[in-house]
Amino acid sequence: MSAEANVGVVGLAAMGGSLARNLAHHGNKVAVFNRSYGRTEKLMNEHGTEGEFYPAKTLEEFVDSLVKPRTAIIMVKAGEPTDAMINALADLMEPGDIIVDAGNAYFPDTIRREKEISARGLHFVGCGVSGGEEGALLGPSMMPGGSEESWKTLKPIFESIAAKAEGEPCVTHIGLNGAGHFVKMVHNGIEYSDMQLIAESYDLMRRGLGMTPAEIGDVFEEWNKTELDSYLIEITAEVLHQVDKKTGKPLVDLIVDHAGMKGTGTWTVQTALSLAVPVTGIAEAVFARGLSSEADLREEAQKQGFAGPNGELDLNDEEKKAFIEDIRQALYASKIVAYAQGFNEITTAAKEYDWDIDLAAVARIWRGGCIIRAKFLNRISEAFESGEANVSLLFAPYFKNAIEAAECSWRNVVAEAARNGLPTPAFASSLSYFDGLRSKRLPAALIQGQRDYFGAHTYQRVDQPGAFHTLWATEERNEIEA
Ligand SMILES: NC(=O)C1=CN([C@@H]2O[C@H](COP(=O)(O)OP(=O)(O)OC[C@H]3O[C@@H](n4cnc5c(N)ncnc54)[C@H](OP(=O)(O)O)[C@@H]3O)[C@@H](O)[C@H]2O)C=CC1
Ligand SMILES: O=C(CO)[C@H](O)[C@H](O)COP(=O)(O)O
Repeated sequence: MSAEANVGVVGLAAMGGSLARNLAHHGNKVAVFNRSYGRTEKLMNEHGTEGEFYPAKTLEEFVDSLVKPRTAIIMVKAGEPTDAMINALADLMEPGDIIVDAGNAYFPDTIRREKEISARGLHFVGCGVSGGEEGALLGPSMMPGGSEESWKTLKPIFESIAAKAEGEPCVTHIGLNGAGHFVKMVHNGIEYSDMQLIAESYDLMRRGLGMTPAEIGDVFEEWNKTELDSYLIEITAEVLHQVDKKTGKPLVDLIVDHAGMKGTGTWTVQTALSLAVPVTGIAEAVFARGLSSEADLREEAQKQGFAGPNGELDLNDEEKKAFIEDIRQALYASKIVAYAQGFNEITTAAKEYDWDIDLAAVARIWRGGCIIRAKFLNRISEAFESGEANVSLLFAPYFKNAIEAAECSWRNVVAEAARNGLPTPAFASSLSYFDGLRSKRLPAALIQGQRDYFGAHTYQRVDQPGAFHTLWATEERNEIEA
C-alpha cells in the first residue's frame, strides 16, 4: 500500500469511528484500522463516502498507508489493550513518528508510556478527549500532553476537528507527558460532581416536593436560562421529559438506581488524596455512586426499616417556589466549590510534576465540546487570566459574590434535607468545605493535641515558633521543645 494518509485512527468503536469521520470531514486523509475488521468494514460501508479513508486489514498495512513522519491516534479500550496497541505500533513505526493515545488513560500510565516510547525515538502524546460519541464526531474538547515538537504537527489537525467556542478551537497543548490526561481526569471528576449535584437537586424536588419528572424537567429547562446554563443541565431536562414508550411512564422512574463508573472519578480522588488536595465535592460524588450500587447493603437497610423522616417536605405552594430557588442557588454555589477544588488539584499536580499548565486556557477549552461545558467557564477563564483566582477560584470577586448571594439558600437546602432525611452528600460537603475555609480557627488544634498525646507527634504553638511535645504520661505534663 502506498503512503497517502496524513493521520490514522486505530480503534473504530463509538469514539474512534466518530473521530475518524470528523478528521475526514475536515479534509484529512485518514487511515483506519480496527482489531476486528468487521468494524472497519461497517464504518466504510456506512460512512466511507464522507471523506478520504484508507481502510487497513492489518496493522502493517495501516502503518504503511501513513505519510512519514506518521501520526497514529489510538482510541481503544483503556488499560492493557492500549498498552498492547502502543507497543505493536511502536514496533512498526520509526523515530520521529507520533503515537497519540486519545483514550481515557490514567496519567501515571501516560507518563510511563511517554518515557518508554520517547526512549525509542518516537513521540508519544496522551490526549484527553471529551464529548462522547457525538462530540468526537462534531467537535470534542481536546487536552493533549506530550512534547512541544509533537504539538507543532498535531496543532492544525486537532484545531480543525475540535469544538469551537466563540470561534476559538477547544484544544490547547496542556503540558508535557501526562499533563493532558491529568486534566481530562480532573474534567471527569468535575463531571461526576456536576452530575451528583444535579441528581441531588432532582431528588429534593422529586421526593422532597413531590414533583413529577416532567415538572422537574421544566425547572431544569428554566435553570438553563440562568448562570447554570450548561450541557448537563440541558440533557437533564431531556432525560426527565423522556416517557417510556412501553409503559407510558417517565423513563427515569424505570431506570435501576445503581450509578455505574469506569474509573476516572476514582482516579481524580485517589490522586487528590496523594497530593493532599481536598476535593470533597468530587469525592462525595464518587462515594454516592458507590453507595447507589451497593445493592445488597441497600436491600438489607430496607429490611431493617430504620425509623426517621420520609423525605417529604411540608411546604405550601409559595414556600415550594422559594425552596426551588434555594436549590438552584445551592447547586450553583456547590458547583463553584467543585470547580475550585478541581482547579486546585491541577495547580498542585502542575507543581508536583513540573507542568506549566495555563488554567485560563483549560477553562477556555472546556467551554465547548466537552461534557462539563457551561456558560460560567467564560467567567472562570477570566478569573484565571486576571490572576484573581490564583489562590482559589472562590476568591475571585465574581465567584465570591456568587457564593455570598447563594449562602443563605445553600444552608437552608442542606438543613432542610438533613431534617427531612434526604441525602445531599455533595451539597453538604461543599458547604462544609466553604465553612472550613472561612473559619479562622479549626478543631484541627485538638487533633494535634490528640496526636501528640498518643504518638508524640508534636505540635506547633500559636504564640512561639518551634515544635513542642507535652509529656502526657507524667504527672506534671510539662511541655518540652521537640
Ligand atoms: N465512550 C465515551 O463516551 C468516551 C470514551 N473515551 C475513551 O475512548 C476510548 C474508546 O472508547 P469507546 O469508543 O467507547 O470504545 P471501548 O472503550 O468500548 O473500546 C472498544 C475498542 O477497543 C478495541 N479493543 C478492545 N480490546 C482490544 C485489544 N486488546 N486490542 C486492540 N483493540 C482492542 C475494540 O476493538 P474490537 O472492535 O476488535 O473489539 C474497539 O475498537 C476508551 O479509552 C475510552 O475510555 C473517552 C471519552 C469518552
Ligand atoms: O470521559 C467521558 C466523558 O468525558 C466518558 O463518558 C466517561 O466514560 C464517563 O465516565 P463514567 O463512565 O465513569 O461515568
